[in-house]
Order: sequence, then C-alpha cells, then structure tokens
Amino acid sequence: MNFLEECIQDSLPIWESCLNTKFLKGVADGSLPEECFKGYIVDDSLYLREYSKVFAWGMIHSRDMAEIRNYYSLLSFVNESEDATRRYYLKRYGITDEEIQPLPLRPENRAYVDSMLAAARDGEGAAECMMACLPCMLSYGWIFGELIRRSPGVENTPYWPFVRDYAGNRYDAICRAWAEFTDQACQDLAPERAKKCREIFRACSLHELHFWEMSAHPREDLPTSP
Ligand SMILES: Cc1ncc(CN)c(N)n1
Repeated sequence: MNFLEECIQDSLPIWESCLNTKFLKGVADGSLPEECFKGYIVDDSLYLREYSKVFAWGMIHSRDMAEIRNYYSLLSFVNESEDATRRYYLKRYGITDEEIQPLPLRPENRAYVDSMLAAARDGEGAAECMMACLPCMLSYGWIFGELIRRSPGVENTPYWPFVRDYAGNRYDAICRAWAEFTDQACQDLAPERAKKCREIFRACSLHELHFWEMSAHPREDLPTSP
C-alpha cells in the first residue's frame, strides 16, 4: 500500500460517517428538503472559491513549470466542472452570483477552508497542498459511488444530476490524475513530514464530515424566490 492509499484507508470510516449523515441520506432517498440543498449549493460555491486559492499556495511553493501546470489543470477542473454545476443550480433557484459572493461562509465551511489554506501556505510543497485538497475530491468519488450502489433509487430523485456528476468516468479520471500527482509528491517523505501530511489528510476528511452535517440545516440568509 503506498502513502496515499494508507491515508485513504485511515479516512474510510470518516467517509462512511459522511454517507450516514442526514443530508446524504436525504439525497439518497430524495427526501432532502430543497431549502437544505439550496444552502449547500451556496456554501459550496463559496467553498470552491476559497478552495481555488489553495492551489495559489501550491503554485507559490512550486519548484518547476510542470508542477505549476498541474495546479493549473486542477484549478480548471474545479472552475469548468464543479463550479459550473453550482452556477446552474443557483440560476435555477433564482439566486445570482452577486447575491452570494458577499455572504459569509458558515462556520464549519470557514474552518475547513482556513485549515486547507494554512496547510498549503505553511507546508514545504506539493505534498502538504495535495493532502489538503484531496479528501475533497476523493471522498466525493467514494461517497457517491457507494451511495448509488447502496441506493440505486437515487436515479429517480431530483438530486440525480448532482449525484451523477461524481460517479462518472470523467470524475474518476480526474481523481486518478490528482492521485498520481500526489503519489509523486509524497514519495520518500521524511518521517516527520509524512506524519504531518497524514494529519492534514485526516483533518480534511473530518472537515468534510462537518460540512455534510452543517448542510442538513438550511441557510437563513438567502434571498427568497420571486
Ligand atoms: C465541501 C466539498 N467537498 C468536496 C467537493 C467535491 N470536490 C465539493 N464540491 N465540496
């Protein structure tokens, strides 16, 4: 088992807990109130804005152009795929980007992005940056793959387009590319640095869990639909 696989194994029980949150159970059987999903989409749009800045720290610590190109391609995936989906939902809910950008991140969201930004800023390089970024990507691939396997009826819920995005070949291919880059970055880490990296990965998996728990509650500061 390589370093990243060990980190994933360590986080699997946390990802399993994510799957058992009220929010994801509601997604799976379609019972999630739309107001909760709306709040999630808003927080996640704000999250993706801050997440993009984590790559900026990765670039600052880069040692060569190949590394910078990697961050550039990760960032374009976040922007062109994930953020585009959120913009689609916001439009459907009649919420504009101008309305959400000044909104605060809810505390669990803020704590998550602050910890990723600090890990990437204070780390020595790509290993810390990728340990912070990866639970976000990999946990969704695992969670939504399992969700479909355990609750195939999700196909008939309003949340299917959202779920499908994370279970397709495209998302899987992107996750593999991110994992490959991470494997290179985490080769031959000194023991102290490896320990720190493991802690970052686990902490971010826990932040994922807190994000799902937070999302079971609607935001109360959203503009009301006309
Ligand atoms: C909070 C969170 N975590 C993960 C993902 C999926 N990349 C996301 N969009 N938002």
